[in-house]
Amino acid sequence: MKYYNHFEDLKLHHNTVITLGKFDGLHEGHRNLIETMMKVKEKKGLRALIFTFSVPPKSHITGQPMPVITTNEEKRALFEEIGVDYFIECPFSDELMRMSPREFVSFLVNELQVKCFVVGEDFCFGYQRAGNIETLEELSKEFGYDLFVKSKIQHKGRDISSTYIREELVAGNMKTAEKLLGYPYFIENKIVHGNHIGRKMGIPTVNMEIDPQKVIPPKGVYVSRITILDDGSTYMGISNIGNKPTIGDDYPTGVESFLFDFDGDLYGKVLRVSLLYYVRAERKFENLDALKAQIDKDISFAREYYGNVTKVC
Ligand SMILES: Cc1cc2nc3c(=O)[nH]c(=O)nc-3n(C[C@H](O)[C@H](O)[C@H](O)COP(=O)(O)O)c2cc1C
Ligand SMILES: Nc1ncnc2c1ncn2[C@@H]1O[C@H](COP(=O)(O)OP(=O)(O)OP(=O)(O)O)[C@@H](O)[C@H]1O
Repeated sequence: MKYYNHFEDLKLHHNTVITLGKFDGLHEGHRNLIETMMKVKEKKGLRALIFTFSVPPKSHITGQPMPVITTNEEKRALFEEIGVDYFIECPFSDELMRMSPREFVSFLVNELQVKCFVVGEDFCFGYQRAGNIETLEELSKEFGYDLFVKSKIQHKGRDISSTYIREELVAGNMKTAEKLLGYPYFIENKIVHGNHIGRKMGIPTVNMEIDPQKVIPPKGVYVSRITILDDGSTYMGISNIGNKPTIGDDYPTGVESFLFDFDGDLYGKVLRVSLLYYVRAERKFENLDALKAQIDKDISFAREYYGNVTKVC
């Protein structure tokens, strides 16, 4: 997959089928659209092109960062897995923001060799989101491209969208979020050192910081699945999102996991912690013994949840 993160001098030399949007989370609706794009690619001998922005346009306009389901890096890796040919992650500049719908389409057709658009029925583009499906249809007569418009995939009568998924994640509804995403919500990062209290309690854990851009589900304990990205090995486990209030008052919010039936050194490794089920809220316990007794119960709960399967692959 070829990756571009600039707008100036952007030019492609092969004919393309394009789909555009924020693609936060790469959810089931996005995947439906991308499936169509990949079919068109094969049928018409085109290259598959994803056009997205490095910062959500709303964040650029309001200056407020918006929590994301997937960081740009995670999104790029997911598109690479799907087999997209070109991935353009454009900075959302004022020049781009002021382009009229016609100017934007002209840029796509003339510089990015777009021969076909695949978009959702509510797709909007151009200055102040003035362009819509009718505009794209109208402009296709002048610019000579094909247009596929997909109706939106729904769950329980509501369109699947990144906004919907962020709401479910913030509410701790991990099962619904998983259904909408098509995979469980995950947090990835490098392991950092903790206080080494866990090992003394007989529950050795790995600690990770959370990328400040990510949506953080409620603080508390989750049944989790942990993948060591270096070799792909995957373990069942239990994780806590929070600040360890029993231990101190000023720990930053992080994720801490206990991998079932794992013995080894994970410092410096990158983990993907998939959060499958919200068990309980994080609490301040009277002492370490009370905390340990509760964590033992959490572990029993999670083992039962898994039906005593521990290592996946
Ligand atoms: C499953 C699980 C549940 C936890 N629940 C809590 C909690 O409710 N309250 C709390 O203060 N710390 C909680 N912790 C964090 C512990 O305080 C932490 O594991 C312990 O202090 C060891 O941390 P260390 O790795 O920095 O040594 C939990 C950790 C795990 C793995
Ligand atoms: N449920 C869906 N079914 C089919 N296509 C979808 C669905 N949701 C979004 N799309 C299409 O995917 C493309 C990218 O969508 P985009 O990520 O910008 O919006 P979204 O997923 O609806 O999230 P948000 O809540 O941030 O608006 C657009 O063409 C959009 O119409």
